[in-house]
Amino acid sequence: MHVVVNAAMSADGKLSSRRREQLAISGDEDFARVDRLRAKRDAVVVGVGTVLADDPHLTVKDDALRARRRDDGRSASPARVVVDSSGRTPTDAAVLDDAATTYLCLSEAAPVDRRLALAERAELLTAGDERVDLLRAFGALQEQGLERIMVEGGGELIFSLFEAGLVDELRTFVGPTLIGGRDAPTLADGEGFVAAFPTLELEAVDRLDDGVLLTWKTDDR
Ligand SMILES: NC(=O)C1=CN([C@@H]2O[C@H](COP(=O)(O)OP(=O)(O)OC[C@H]3O[C@@H](n4cnc5c(N)ncnc54)[C@H](OP(=O)(O)O)[C@@H]3O)[C@@H](O)[C@H]2O)C=CC1
Ligand SMILES: Nc1nc(O)c(N)c(N[C@@H]2O[C@H](COP(=O)(O)O)[C@@H](O)[C@H]2O)n1
Repeated sequence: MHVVVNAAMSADGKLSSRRREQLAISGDEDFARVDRLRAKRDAVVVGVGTVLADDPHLTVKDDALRARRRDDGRSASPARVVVDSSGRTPTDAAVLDDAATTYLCLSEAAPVDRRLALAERAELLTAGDERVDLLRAFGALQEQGLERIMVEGGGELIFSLFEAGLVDELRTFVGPTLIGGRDAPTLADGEGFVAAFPTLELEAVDRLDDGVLLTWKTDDR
């Protein structure tokens, strides 16, 4: 399995404002790059915080990219995956439409009524007691044939994936804006590391739109 985390952050490292509303930090060139990256992957993963904040669709937008995937015998868009311990994903969420297969990674704590409501629209995987056990969940995704994984956020999930040692590559678009706010989500939130910080190797620096795309490889995979 290969896991690439992709996100857009402000010049001060924020994914959004303290209101946690979806913000366009990327410009056209970066959104097009993200679409190409989605088109190459087997699955796009987000945390339920992102679903609740953004109601994303997580599909490939460009018709030519979708057609190329179909020509290769694949679905037009990769599978969508939501990491969601208790099944908080709304049943009318855009990720649950029929544009692509959707997997919900739940924990044992997800109530039966939520499972029943969501099972009509998604494939349910269970890993972990209270919170989703990411190592087990990603193992289950691999068993489904999902090898090339793209994670799009948010900051809570990205931190946990680094903590679990699951990240191979990190791509961050740094946009020309400053958001600020101690409660605004950052690229990696969670508890934060206090020792044994994951280290990264810088692979590429590319100017894009009015910002910069940084491509990092992780050292410990
Ligand atoms: N600029 C960008 O590129 C992006 C920006 N965003 C922004 O980020 C914000 C949302 O990010 P955030 O609030 O951090 O939410 P996340 O999308 O990271 O989801 C976090 C939630 O996932 C669930 N979860 C289950 N298991 C785990 C686990 N093992 N580790 C971590 N999380 C787990 C938890 O909810 P539970 O306990 O219920 O399971 C947790 O609260 C929004 O403002 C959105 O707009 C999001 C993506 C990209
Ligand atoms: N690459 C990137 N740049 C930004 O500026 C963003 N705000 C995001 N957000 C991510 O994209 C998801 C929306 O996807 P759809 O357009 O609905 O398919 C959003 O939920 C974030 O994960 N990404």
